[in-house]
Amino acid sequence: MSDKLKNAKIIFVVGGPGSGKGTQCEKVVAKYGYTHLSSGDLLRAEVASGSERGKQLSAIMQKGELVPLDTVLDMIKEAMIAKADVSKGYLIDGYPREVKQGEEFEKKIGAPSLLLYIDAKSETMVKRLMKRGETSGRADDNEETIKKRLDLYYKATEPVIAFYQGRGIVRKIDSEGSVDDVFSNVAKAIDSLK
Ligand SMILES: Nc1ncnc2c1ncn2[C@@H]1O[C@H](COP(=O)(O)OP(=O)(O)OP(=O)(O)O)[C@@H](O)[C@H]1O
Ligand SMILES: Nc1ncnc2c1ncn2[C@H]1C[C@H](O)[C@@H](COP(=O)(O)O)O1
Ligand SMILES: [Mg+2]
Repeated sequence: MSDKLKNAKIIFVVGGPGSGKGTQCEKVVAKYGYTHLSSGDLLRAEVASGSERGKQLSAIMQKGELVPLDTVLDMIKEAMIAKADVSKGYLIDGYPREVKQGEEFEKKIGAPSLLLYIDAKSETMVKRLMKRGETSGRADDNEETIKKRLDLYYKATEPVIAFYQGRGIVRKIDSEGSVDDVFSNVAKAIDSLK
């Protein structure tokens, strides 16, 4: 465990592709001033840098697969440490994607106090992602990759929710409503931490 992060307030934000994780995290940042770290955003920044590692990551992400655990965990840890002196709490968006990622995070960084489970129907997620794909420029916002990302979510990531349900820290948020309606429930879950 890292000393700089030993008292950090950590919230995992988990949900299917296009469920609205990033959208809700932005609203949490605006209201609570927490630090938002999206594993996908960190990986896309590495791809955009043009590095050799970025090229390898890009190929994996275009196929809708998961990148190696150590790569993503190192990136998150580094980004958390960079904000440790000013952060009021961290929203870890898109991580853990599989139970093993949660276990390794806890060994190397610390334990989460809340897991926000952003839940939407698969039809809703596909619709939102196809719409986002019109302007996002994301190489994985296309029909074929969206299907693979969804399949992987149900197979690898849903067990993460069951794992943390056993600890009593999961708050399930219905993400079918408007952005503001969803946020009112996200805010209640965060307020319950205080
Ligand atoms: N409650 C909502 N109602 C309608 N549209 C929404 C809602 N929440 C998010 N969206 C839209 O759906 C799309 C996906 O949202 P967002 O990027 O927040 O999802 P995500 O869970 O972070 O996805 P990914 O896992 O692919 O990063 C965006 O275009 C966003 O504007
Ligand atoms: N936590 C992660 N582990 C492995 N791979 C990841 C993780 N977070 C993101 N990725 C890769 C694979 C995803 O399909 C893409 C996009 O992520 P997103 O959360 O949808 O922005 O990045
Ligand atoms: Mg996102």
